Amino acid sequence: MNSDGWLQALAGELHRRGLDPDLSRHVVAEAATHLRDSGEPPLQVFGPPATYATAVAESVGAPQPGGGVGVARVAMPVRPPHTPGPVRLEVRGITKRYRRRPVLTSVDLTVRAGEIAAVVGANGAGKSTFLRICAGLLSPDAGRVRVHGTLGYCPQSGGTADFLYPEEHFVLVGAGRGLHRAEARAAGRAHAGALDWEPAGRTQARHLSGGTRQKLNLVMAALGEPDVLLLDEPYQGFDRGTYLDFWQQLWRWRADGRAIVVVTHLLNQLDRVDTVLDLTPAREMSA
Ligand SMILES: Nc1ncnc2c1ncn2[C@@H]1O[C@H](COP(=O)(O)OP(=O)(O)OP(=O)(O)O)[C@@H](O)[C@H]1O
Repeated sequence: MNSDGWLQALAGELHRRGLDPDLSRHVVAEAATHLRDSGEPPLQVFGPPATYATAVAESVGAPQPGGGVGVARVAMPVRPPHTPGPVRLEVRGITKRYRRRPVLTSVDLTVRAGEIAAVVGANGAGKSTFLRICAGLLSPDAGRVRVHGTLGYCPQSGGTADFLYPEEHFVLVGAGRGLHRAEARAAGRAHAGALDWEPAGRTQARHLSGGTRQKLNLVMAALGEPDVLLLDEPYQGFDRGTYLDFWQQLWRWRADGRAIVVVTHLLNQLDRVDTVLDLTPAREMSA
């Protein structure tokens, strides 16, 4: 079965399972992009259309043939299988204290190309501190971080320049990553489009909504296609559609071979990642 035939069959199977038409189109488009970019045969990547459609429908809680009401929950289409590559981020024995108060104690993490690591833990557990250390913005008291390749970092907040337009951000950050103006603008627009954002307007960063400012931060982190992406709760302020787009984008980056570290409070996403680093202090876990 060729890709077109497989995609057509998938669309039919999703329809039969009562999947929301917009979501169906999205799933088919995602599969088409993956097949086009990878050049792999659909049966090998996704399996038979009916099997893949069942997995997607179960994942999003859609009604199945023969009845049954869908479960309303945020869920994502099942990702195609992937093979992790070489180690991109190595973190060993990171310890950090603020004044005398320990925040991180001997933290290790290894992330390979084609993997997503989720960093979880209660408020104040040290997630942002850990990411800032990985990004080289903060020094640890002990331990070391090795990044093999280029790095993009999306902070939890801040990171944008109030009086610049989004496209000026792309040009500025792109220049630091070796992109010419036109290339940076085009790359920025492409990444923004994946988050359902059209950044061409003349709105300064200070007048963007909080969610749109976070999209801008995320796009800046992704400019120049870095090997390692460090994302500190980048989806704050995203609406549900953008949030789904964001996870789709993460899986696309993973399929492209990026090593991704994402801070998240949303435990329902943890079965969608490859590694979970829980920074909850040991005393709280045993309490
Ligand atoms: N520069 C600093 N000086 C002193 N204490 C700090 C500093 N930065 C962070 N802290 C403290 O260190 C702890 C860890 O902070 P961090 O922001 O890394 O946690 P977090 O897990 O990202 O929190 P949240 O989930 O609320 O974003 C917190 O108690 C915080 O108040």
